[in-house]
Amino acid sequence: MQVLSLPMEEKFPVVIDVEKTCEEEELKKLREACERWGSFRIINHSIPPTLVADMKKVVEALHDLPLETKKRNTEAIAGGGYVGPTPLSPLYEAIGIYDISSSQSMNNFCSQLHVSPQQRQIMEAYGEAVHGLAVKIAQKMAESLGVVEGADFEDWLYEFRFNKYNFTPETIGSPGVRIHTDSSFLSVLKDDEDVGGLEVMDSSSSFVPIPPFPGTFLVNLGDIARAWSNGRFCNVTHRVQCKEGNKRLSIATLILGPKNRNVEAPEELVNHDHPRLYQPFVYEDYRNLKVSKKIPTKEALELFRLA
Ligand SMILES: O=C(O)CCC(=O)C(=O)O
Ligand SMILES: [Fe+2]
Repeated sequence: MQVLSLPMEEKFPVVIDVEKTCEEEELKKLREACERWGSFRIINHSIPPTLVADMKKVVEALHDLPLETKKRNTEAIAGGGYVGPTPLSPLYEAIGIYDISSSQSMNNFCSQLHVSPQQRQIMEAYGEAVHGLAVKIAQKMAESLGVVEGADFEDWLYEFRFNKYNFTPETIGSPGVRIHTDSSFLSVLKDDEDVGGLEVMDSSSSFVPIPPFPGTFLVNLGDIARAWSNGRFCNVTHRVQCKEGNKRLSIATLILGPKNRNVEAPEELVNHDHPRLYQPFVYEDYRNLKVSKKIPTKEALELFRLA
């Protein structure tokens, strides 16, 4: 397993050692990172570096396909398939697979983009490994709040987004992705190992850069983490800015929400001092609403606020 010497004392991003999350101290650190930032890096995550490198090559090759081919990547959910540049995010493109656990979804994607059997095998191996990691982290987050029973994220919907930023020396200072919160529960992000640009908002509404850190993943919490935790976890506001003139790639594996069930805070997190904050809702309805009302930020969740 990789051994990294890290500047652990630095305040941000918090670094969580996945292998230590069975220890009380690390679990407390995880909880604090989720409450304060909604974002943390993970080390000792057990995803083989060769698998990550192979996956990056697949993502690069898919993004190198002609635009006409990439546009065939369509999904029934808002923002699920190919997303091209927009006036607010002119350098950004994404390819996606919604509901990776469905073989129908994977079949469609592979035929739309002429994915080779070898590329498919790498995507499936990466998806399975990172999904296992994402579920483990979600369960540790639940445990950190004292929720053990019924916190099973194994069968929740999960999605791939392959992001590409067409940065050049001329675009330095331009936006990559506009300010938003993710609609998901959490995203395990393989951010670019060389090209920075991701920034997260701190409690004083200033943006803090997240420098690349090879060999690690970044975990970002989205709106569902806030709703599920009854307001305890922070859904991190973030953006990507062009800071240097090189193409940037990132691979997000997102745990979204329960399949065909409501997103709602477990009973352990609702009490006299913490009344239920959000009405139960279905993830897909929330995502469609966020897109149709054009509210990319955390304000979208307030539409479900009870009091
Ligand atoms: O590319 C990144 O580092 C962040 C991407 C992102 O914010 C997203 O996929 O929601
Ligand atoms: Fe995001």
